[in-house]
Amino acid sequence: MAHLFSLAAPPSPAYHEGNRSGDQVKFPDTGFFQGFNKPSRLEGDIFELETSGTIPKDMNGTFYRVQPDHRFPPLFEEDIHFNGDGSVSAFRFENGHVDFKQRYVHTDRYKAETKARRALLGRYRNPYTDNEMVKGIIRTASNTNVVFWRGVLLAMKEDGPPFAMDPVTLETIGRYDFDGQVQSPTFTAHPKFDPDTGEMVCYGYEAGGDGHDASNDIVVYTIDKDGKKTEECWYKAPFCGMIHDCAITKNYLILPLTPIKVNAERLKRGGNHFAWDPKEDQYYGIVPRRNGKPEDIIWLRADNGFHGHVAGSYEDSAGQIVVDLTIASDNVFYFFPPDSPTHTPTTLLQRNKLVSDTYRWIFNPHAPTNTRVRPARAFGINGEFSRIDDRVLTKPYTHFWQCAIDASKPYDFAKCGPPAGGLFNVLGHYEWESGGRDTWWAGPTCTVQEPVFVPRAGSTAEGDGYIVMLLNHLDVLRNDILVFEAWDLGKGPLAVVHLPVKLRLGLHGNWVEQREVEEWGERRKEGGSVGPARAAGGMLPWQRRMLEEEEEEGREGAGGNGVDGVGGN
Ligand SMILES: C=Cc1ccc(O)c(OC)c1
Ligand SMILES: [Fe+2]
Repeated sequence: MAHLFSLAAPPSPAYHEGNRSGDQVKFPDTGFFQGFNKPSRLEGDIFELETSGTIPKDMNGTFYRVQPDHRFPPLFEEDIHFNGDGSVSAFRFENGHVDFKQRYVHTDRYKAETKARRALLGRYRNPYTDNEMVKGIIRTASNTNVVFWRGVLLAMKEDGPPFAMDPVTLETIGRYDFDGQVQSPTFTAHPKFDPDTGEMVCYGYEAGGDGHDASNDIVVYTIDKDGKKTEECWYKAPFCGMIHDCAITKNYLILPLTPIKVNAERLKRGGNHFAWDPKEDQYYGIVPRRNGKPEDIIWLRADNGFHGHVAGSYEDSAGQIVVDLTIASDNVFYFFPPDSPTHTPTTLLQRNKLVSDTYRWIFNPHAPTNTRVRPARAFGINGEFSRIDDRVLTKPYTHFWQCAIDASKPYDFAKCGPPAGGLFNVLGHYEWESGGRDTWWAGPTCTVQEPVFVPRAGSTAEGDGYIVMLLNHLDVLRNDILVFEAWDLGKGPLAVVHLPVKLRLGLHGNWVEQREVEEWGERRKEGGSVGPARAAGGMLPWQRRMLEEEEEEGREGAGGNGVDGVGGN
């Protein structure tokens, strides 16, 4: 490899046989860490971003989104993007202007690794691969979604509890346990908000033990609009697989269980958290939203597939459950291959050839468990990251937007290399009722990130508003933020907000109106009607159990380990 510098001493390799070696701060030379995927690690503020076109003056709020962004070279050379530290971006729109702020979520992992100036946690969701110094630590990187809840931003990843941040400063408040009401080891990154009641419906899977032990336990919670937990029920899954997103209707919660499975023995051997099972069905767990009992869950099953994200969901006039989501034909997480020794690993290239259509399911909530089901309709598109006008969640709806793949369009491989994160080269707007499609192609050197809907001020019509979305310039390694008229993507963006830097491939984000932020700011201030949000104190139950077991065994080192450091290092 040619070097720009002639070094006095030859560089020491940062990895030896796949493991971190030496002290040189150098990221791996793999696809997950190079080119557009190079860690950015940026925290900062830019006041008054450059723009082209006209930003609608009635957009007054903040577009928050989160991205994984490894702070340190990972312990293992073949580490994956999903194991990166959560970094939250905020784009504050005001009167045609946009300001930018970005901060890491100060998780327990962030604090421990900052102290050590290096990675201490190992593989994705595998504590057996961690440095002894962080034994018993809450491992989550809070890198998957960021939602506004009662005056705080919750940064979430499904392997651990949420972390709360100040929505104005992006300072981390700390681990959030809803004032002691939520004690599960895991918590979804896709809570759902009932627009009629203001409730948050949420859950955790692999929730029975420490969150890394392949338990089949699922916990479902409802937190009401005043912050009080009103429902908690524990259910059993047919196997420990991923339940990444969910759907709600007025009366039900639907949990898509994807046949990518956890195995406790594999974890102990230092292997992957998940392995794809191409022979397993996809499942849908249905539970009542009110007064659920463990025995109430019914599981419907269908042919193998990989769930993407949910668009809308509701109960129709006949009381049937309608759920719309993307489903890929094969393993999207090619980095978690099947366990079978004869399996040849899927490459990124093969994964980019998967088709992911959007399906409509119509479920009978009274069907016997294990009933086989087939989708009622397929839209006939190929994409992911569907979003709707969240005001119509639980109601019949027609509009959704998603990142789409149009393989017939040219892609400049010479300038861009393989498309980081998938060839999402189109933003699409689709309508169930008319079958209508309106798309915008990002050009041969660009891909798009998740679109987020922004309601137009003063209008309550479904889908009347704007779409905000990050654009990836894969050739020049930079991002823009695009603003579209939600009902007219084809005419191109109304405005482009130019970032002078490259961000990372993010997962999810949400728009929060400035009015909301300000009203909650009043309630949450010292002496306000609600008061400041409080970080969780003490340990989670699994951490206490672990510490007690260690003490019983009289093991040394409890004083210096992660369990002891919990809550305030
Ligand atoms: C896209 C899904 C997804 C699922 C699990 C994850 O841990 C994740 O981390 C960023 C993302
Ligand atoms: Fe997601």
